[in-house]
Amino acid sequence: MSHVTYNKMWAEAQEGLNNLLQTETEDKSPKPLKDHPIVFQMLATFYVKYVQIFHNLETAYDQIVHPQKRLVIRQVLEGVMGRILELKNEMVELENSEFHYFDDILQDQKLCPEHIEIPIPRYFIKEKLKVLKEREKILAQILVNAGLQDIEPKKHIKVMTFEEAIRIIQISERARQGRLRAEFMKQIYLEEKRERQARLHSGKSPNLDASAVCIQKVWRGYIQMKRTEKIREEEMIFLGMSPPPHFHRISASLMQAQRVEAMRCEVQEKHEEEYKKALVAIKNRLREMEGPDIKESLQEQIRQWFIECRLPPQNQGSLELVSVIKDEFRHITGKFPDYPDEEDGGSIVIFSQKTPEQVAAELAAKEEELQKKSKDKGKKGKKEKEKKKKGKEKGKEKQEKKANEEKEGWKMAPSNFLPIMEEGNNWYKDVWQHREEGWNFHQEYDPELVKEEKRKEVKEEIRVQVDELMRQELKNLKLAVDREKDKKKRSGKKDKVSHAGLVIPPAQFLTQKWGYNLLTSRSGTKTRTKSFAVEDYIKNARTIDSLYKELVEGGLLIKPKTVKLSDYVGEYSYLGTTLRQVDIEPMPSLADVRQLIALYGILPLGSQALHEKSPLVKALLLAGPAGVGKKMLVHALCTETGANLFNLSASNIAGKYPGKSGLQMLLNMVFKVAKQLQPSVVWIGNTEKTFYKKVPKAEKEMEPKRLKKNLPKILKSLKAEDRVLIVGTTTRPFDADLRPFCKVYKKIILIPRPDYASRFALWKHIILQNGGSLSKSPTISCLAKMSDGFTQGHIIYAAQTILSERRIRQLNRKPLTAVELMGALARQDPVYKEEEDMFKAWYAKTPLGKARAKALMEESGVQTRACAQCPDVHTVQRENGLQRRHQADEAFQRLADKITAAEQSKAKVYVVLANFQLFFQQKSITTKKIETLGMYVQKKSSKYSEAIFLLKNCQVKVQRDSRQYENP
Ligand SMILES: Nc1ncnc2c1ncn2[C@@H]1O[C@H](COP(=O)(O)OP(=O)(O)OP(=O)(O)O)[C@@H](O)[C@H]1O
Repeated sequence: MSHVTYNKMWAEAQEGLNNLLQTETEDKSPKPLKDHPIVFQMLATFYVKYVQIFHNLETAYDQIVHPQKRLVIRQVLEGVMGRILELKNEMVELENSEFHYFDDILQDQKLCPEHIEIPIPRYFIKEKLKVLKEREKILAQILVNAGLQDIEPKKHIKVMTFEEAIRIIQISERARQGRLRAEFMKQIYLEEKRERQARLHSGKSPNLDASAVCIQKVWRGYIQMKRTEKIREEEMIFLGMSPPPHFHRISASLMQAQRVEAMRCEVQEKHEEEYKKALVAIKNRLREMEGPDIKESLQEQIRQWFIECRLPPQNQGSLELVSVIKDEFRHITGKFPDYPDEEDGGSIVIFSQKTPEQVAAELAAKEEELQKKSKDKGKKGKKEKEKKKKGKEKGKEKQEKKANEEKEGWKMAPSNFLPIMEEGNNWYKDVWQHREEGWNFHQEYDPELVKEEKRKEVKEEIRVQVDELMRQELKNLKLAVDREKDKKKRSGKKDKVSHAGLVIPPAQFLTQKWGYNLLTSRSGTKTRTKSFAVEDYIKNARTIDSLYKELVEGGLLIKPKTVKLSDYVGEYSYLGTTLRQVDIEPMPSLADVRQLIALYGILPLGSQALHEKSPLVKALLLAGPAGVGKKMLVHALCTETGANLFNLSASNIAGKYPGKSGLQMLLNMVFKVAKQLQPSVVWIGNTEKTFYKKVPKAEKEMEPKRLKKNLPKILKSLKAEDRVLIVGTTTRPFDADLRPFCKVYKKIILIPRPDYASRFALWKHIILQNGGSLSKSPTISCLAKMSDGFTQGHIIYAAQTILSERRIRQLNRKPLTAVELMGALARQDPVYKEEEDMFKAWYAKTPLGKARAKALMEESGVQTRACAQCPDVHTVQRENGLQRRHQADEAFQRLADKITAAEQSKAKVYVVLANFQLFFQQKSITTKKIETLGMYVQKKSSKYSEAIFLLKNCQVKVQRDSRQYENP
């Protein structure tokens, strides 16, 4: 496409953005909105519109070759991306769900699901392609040196001796002659056979008519079959059931378009280079040509200011006051003025456009800050306590605020990205919207704009020099005219040097330079002296390169597979909104999962500005049955952002860096490299193991819970500027202790098994990818229907086992059938309903799941309350029953404890009671009965039979009671 097309695309995007910004600012009504569906509709409409603008801006940024236009687009693009993340966050908080469905909005605005796919900005990778390639090379080299990866096996060319070569030729020639002779012998044999048969039938002549009919029958049948096949194919194409033949060929215009796109990228690079050179050249030229004039006029103005101030009041009228000097600086006092300090901005203050109040307020604030700093040094301990108090209060306040908000209604949270977008939009309107560009056919940089920009810089530089000169001149003038001594300044200067803190203590310097954390002791408290720590550090001083190498060799830093997010096949669910409207929670589709990965992972990791200002996601959990593509998504995260991949799975760190200090060192290394070479993804596979409630015996040796205590600390240490994302994957989240698990993983993406539409797309994709052909393929819809319950991993395994090299060669003669593929699929275990229900039940217990359940219940008018003893949210009606159940559980526990403590001979009683306890745990029971029973067992425990009888008796009563609790 041409420059004009992309410029138009940009202009349209800007226009859309302008309208949207106007609506957003208008919609910032002070009145909170109470109707959730209306609020959600508004947010979702904004979201969809921003995503459309994002699409256009991304393409424009990728293809426009004008370097100065790209600067504006980049700013707006980042603003739009950030706003999308903010809106998503708002929707999550409003709906208490990670997944949102926009099918009704798509329908209203006549859009396709592709329009709300989140595009991955190509500049994430393009801008650091060289660095990434270099890093990839180093990684490969380290792996090869460590023997962890083979270099491509070279094809060995075996040198052959002359005799050997002759022998091979002889063998081939003799084989050829043998084959010829065999053919010849076969001919002779057939001839003889024919003659023998002719002799047998010598009396009868062949019936020519019958033979002709026979031949005609076969031939006509064959010809008709071919014709019918052709007609059927044509009909299918006509009906749109099969693609036309040219559909499988790569379109020439598409190839041309791709070539042009590549060419535009080259031109873009060239223009960028030229622009960078021009920035330096034009600045130098401006400095030479306009510098002296600027300097002179500045000096003139400042000098005039000196004179005005020095003038005796009675001579006020004799001088024309310099208009550029601010009024507050024109005190005609009869004295020379004090020159503004460098820190205050020098002469810029006297030319500044600020009001005097603003300048005074700024100065006062600065002074106050300095005073505060000196005071606060001694009160650090007190402050920390206060901080904690404040934190608690804040937490309370937040909760109250939330409750109030819920009562009052919803209000849009302040945005970090709206100002950025507005600034970019104004920049576009001021400079680019109506710019005449007839002269710039090649879309090179605009020198006039560069001059405007650089003139300001040159002026600023010269002003600093002029300040220096004028300060000296003023001093001389004061000495010469007023005979004033410069005492104050000298002492002031001394102070400033010490204040400036130029001498940084070495330990602090090292920490700043390397972020090395050894200044604090391993337990996290500052028990070591600083000098000791520094010595320690110097001993252990390591370059990032050596740490990188060690991590790669230890298998902790691994090479991510090249997988794009678009390779994660999955279709959009068209029923989301409809189902939610009838209070059925829809299963998210794979397209929704893809979208969340882009929003929570790829966009923030790819852009520093976005990561710093958008809602922060430090840890992400991907939970779902085996084979739904969790690992694939982790690799896609790295591929799309060029991130390093660290593997901290329990099985991978088992036995490495043993002990507490070893683990601390390992984490220090990993996160140091991750932060320095950001963006980085730290992957923890089977992350539920780190949070096991009880470690299984078989896994005890692996120490799966090693990271449990450290993870929250690590998360705390990750700041907004560190583009590091911890991604956990799990197939059994229900094995983990929920509270600490959800504390670490605040964002949870539950990945479901694929639905019909996704399976349909996946089968098609996989068959084609593995060399199968679709024209003669089995009915895909049949396969999609039959494979319900199986995950992507199962489907891929089935396709790969069936489509072997041999089978692919046979495809022309023997088309692929659904039965073959289903056979391979059926050999695997699908995801059973029970497992799926376990996932759903687990998710309902997570904070977001609970919040959603509560909100839904409240919406439907059922009053809910959080249970104090378990993580459930339940209705008020069930509260009494549940409380009694909890009491009973506790009583049982007490009873069981008492019996366990009893002598060994009472083991039988214990067994019975334990069994009984199990039964009670499943049912609701009365506490009183059990308490009495416990007492009885304790007193008369020698009579087991009596105890057992009593137990059974009690069982019947309890069964009756429990029914009562179940139906309150
Ligand atoms: N949506 C998808 N589109 C294409 N291929 C997919 C998709 N999802 C998964 N796959 C493929 O399925 C296979 C299994 O995926 P992966 O190993 O990532 O699953 P997993 O959920 O991590 O499994 P496990 O939990 O057993 O480790 C991989 O080959 C992956 O490329």
